[in-house]
Amino acid sequence: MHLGLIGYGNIAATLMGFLAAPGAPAVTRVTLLVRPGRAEAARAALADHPAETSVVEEAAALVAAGPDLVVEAAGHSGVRDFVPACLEAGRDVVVVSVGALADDELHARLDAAARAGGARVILPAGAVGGIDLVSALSASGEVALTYRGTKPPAAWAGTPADEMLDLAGLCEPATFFTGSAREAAARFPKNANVAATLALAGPGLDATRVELVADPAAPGNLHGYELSSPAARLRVEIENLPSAGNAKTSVATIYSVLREIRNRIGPMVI
Ligand SMILES: NC(=O)C1=CN([C@@H]2O[C@H](COP(=O)(O)OP(=O)(O)OC[C@H]3O[C@@H](n4cnc5c(N)ncnc54)[C@H](O)[C@@H]3O)[C@@H](O)[C@H]2O)C=CC1
Ligand SMILES: O=C([O-])CC(=O)C(=O)O
Repeated sequence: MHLGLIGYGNIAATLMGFLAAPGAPAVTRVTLLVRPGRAEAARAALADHPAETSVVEEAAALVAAGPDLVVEAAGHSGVRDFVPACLEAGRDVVVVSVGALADDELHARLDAAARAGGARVILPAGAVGGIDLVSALSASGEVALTYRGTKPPAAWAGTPADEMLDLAGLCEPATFFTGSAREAAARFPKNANVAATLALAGPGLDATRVELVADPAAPGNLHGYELSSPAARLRVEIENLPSAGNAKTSVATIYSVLREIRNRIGPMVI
């Protein structure tokens, strides 16, 4: 497979490591799109990678390279800047920064671009699980979903939580946000993609209730949710290991992207 990759931060670099490991899905070529001025550093970092790699700085160059699948791992602005062009050119895109779809205008733009190009936007489960059942149950009638995201204080650094709490001095759990998944995704773009994923699979961005918590005793990034529907009730608690390169991002997210790649290559999809 020829993989296109947008952004070269924690997720992309770790993913490239996974793809270099024995038994990894057969990705033989990678075209990486980075922001202007960052290509040299990315080329140096990937010099010894077993796949054939090239680094570009424009969406047109990524599209022209002809990847079989593109993975966006560049945050909301990466979705806005580059994903529509890939879709219009007929490339399926795994959008990791799912919270970007909380912007209705961008959501509609991606939808139109995918239809125009005959391509698909693939929203991975990311750091959360059970999305298959949440999505299936959304057809069963009225669905209610409440999500709580709890992380150690350091994972909330650089977010609005910084202004609401003394993160460094926190001695007990503090709930600093209660609202809709749409508002959470807009205010916490690097921390509320899980909330957006659950909402898009389930009752929608405005109906999904979200609580965000900083907890100095949290053993990792915790994702908990409760769903009730006419067909089933569900209670899920996930304790995720934060990535070494970005405490806001759980390692499970990167395995989830690897799964999307594996499912595109192998004879069976699971
Ligand atoms: N769906 C999910 O469950 C999860 C989604 N995410 C999303 O994935 C994104 C990436 O996560 P990490 O790799 O951990 O973050 P990171 O901050 O380590 O890496 C992001 C990279 O993208 C680059 N970038 C930013 N804007 C760009 C643009 N317009 N064009 C090209 N590159 C750009 C940055 O320079 C950086 O290298 C997060 O911002 C978050 O939105 C993260 C965790 C879970
Ligand atoms: O939802 C997000 O943006 C990221 C997250 O919580 C995680 O990776 O655990």
